[in-house]
Amino acid sequence: MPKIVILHHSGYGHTAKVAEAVADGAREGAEVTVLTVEEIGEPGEAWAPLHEADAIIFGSPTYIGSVSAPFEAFVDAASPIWAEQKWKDKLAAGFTCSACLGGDKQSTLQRMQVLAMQHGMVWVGLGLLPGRPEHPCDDAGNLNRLGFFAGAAAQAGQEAPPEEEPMAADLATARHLGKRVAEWAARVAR
Ligand SMILES: Cc1cc2nc3c(=O)[nH]c(=O)nc-3n(C[C@H](O)[C@H](O)[C@H](O)COP(=O)(O)O)c2cc1C
Repeated sequence: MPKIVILHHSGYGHTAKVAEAVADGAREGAEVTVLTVEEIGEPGEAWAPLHEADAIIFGSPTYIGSVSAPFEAFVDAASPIWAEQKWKDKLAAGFTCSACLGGDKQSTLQRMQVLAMQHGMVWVGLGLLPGRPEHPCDDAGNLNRLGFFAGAAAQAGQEAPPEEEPMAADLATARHLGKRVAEWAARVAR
């Protein structure tokens, strides 16, 4: 079974909820480890699951139109790994959560894509047509209701408890991304 690490930051629990959904989807076809950037800190033993993974799925809230500062600190901390191209040819994917429907989530996903490209990784996009923004966001069948393509996007207000937002459509979209990365990891391993 391929190994997937979901590495994320979440300031208030909303992106963590999305990470759980990505993990649920990925577990359909992979051995999954969920880690936070705080848990791994600077490169060391805690980074072993990342080095051993077939795919790394990055997750961050969108803060002022990009990844959060703790996620960006991880990006900087990974520079020695970049120098060795240790993650070259691993699969990569990304997800984000922010308060607005758009809210510059695209910049966050692009930041993650640039990270993956600099590391020589192979990016797996969402692979979904856009859903229906006018349909209810608690409709789990309304995949990709926010219409992003580079990764899984979710919407959750800062004041909303993570148990309430993000809602079913976005969590289903996140599950789809996890499952898709697991499927591609299995294909690449063949
Ligand atoms: C410092 C800060 C900056 C934010 N910037 C944005 C933003 O640019 N766009 C947006 O839609 N939401 C923005 N938000 C809202 C968060 O993205 C949103 O509440 C998200 O669900 C938080 O995820 P988390 O609980 O995983 O930290 C911002 C929140 C904070 C605290």
